[in-house]
Amino acid sequence: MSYESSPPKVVVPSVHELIKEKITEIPNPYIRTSCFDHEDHHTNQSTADHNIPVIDVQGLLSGESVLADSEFEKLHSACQDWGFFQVVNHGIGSLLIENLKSEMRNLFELPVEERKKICQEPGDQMAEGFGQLFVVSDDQKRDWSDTFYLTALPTKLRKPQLFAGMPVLLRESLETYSSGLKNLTMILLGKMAKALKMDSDEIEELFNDCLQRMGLNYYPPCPKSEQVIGLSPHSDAGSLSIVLQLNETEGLQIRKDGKWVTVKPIPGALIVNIGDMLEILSNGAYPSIEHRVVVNPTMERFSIATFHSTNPDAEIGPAHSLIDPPHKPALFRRETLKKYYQNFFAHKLNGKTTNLDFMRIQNGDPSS
Ligand SMILES: O=C(O)CCC(=O)C(=O)O
Ligand SMILES: [Fe+2]
Repeated sequence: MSYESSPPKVVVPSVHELIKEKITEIPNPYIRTSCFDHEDHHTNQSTADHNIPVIDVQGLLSGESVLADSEFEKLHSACQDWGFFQVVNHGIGSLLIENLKSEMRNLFELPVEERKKICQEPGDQMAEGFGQLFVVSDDQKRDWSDTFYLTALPTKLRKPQLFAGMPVLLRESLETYSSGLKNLTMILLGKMAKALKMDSDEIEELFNDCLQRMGLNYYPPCPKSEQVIGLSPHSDAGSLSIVLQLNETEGLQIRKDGKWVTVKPIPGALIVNIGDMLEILSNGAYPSIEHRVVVNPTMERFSIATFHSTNPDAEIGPAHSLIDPPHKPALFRRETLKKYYQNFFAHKLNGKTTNLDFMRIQNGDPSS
């Protein structure tokens, strides 16, 4: 892919550096009002919801048909009704997760000079390195978080200077983690295709060389946490996102039936959420889920979000095997992955609209 025609991006300072100055007032660019208005997360926050589905991946793959069938049914209804679930027995070892946890801290503690070498550069559409994504203007409100973004797969799209600049042990762990998550993603997508009665070859062909990006997120504590937001409400652009919460600090919330529901971390579990690309691919059957991150007044939070999109040169749109007009018309048009992402990165995060409105066919007119 090439991204030359991307709009310039604004590179914002690190929140981590900001709080080292022991601030008592929150700088204006971080203070939110509109985000929390009548849905203030302190007045409308649900307690952790224990009904969030949990899928046992070993069970899903088990030769024992009763267990496999029940996990398969659970997966299908989680995708239809929640767009969100946690997975256990997923094949990512606990030692690897422990290593990632300590190495993430080292990454965000890198000395300023080391950090500078692997910062985002203005104009880089994929905004890789340290920084915030989706800051498209100087006067835009900013999220209370620092992120390190990288493309992990396909390997030919990696930025060598980022891999060279990160702590060595982190690089090694991310390598193992990246291939483990690609496997898990292919397993889950394969089962979803089966549940949707999609041609499984179509999924295999679209994702066999998939684009995998990672966001390593650090949410510093904020003394006035009710004034800021860690990550603005959004749905993810890719197909499946897999989130690893590296400590016990709550923060991730999903919007379910109009309410924000806090996701309680299950130790060792991974969070899977459906992104806009899967809503498009499934022609609306598996809707993407809106989510956001709130910040804790005293405790920091770390997470790694891994996003899986189709192969970089693919065209996205509803699966051919799901479309059969006039009874089953396409709800979304087709577009190259490159143009889809150009649209995504050119907008600030704003709930669940950016990608789906760009792709939706209005009034049955495929050309609109
Ligand atoms: O930090 C999290 O739990 C979620 C991060 C997320 O939603 C994202 O990076 O898109
Ligand atoms: Fe997200």
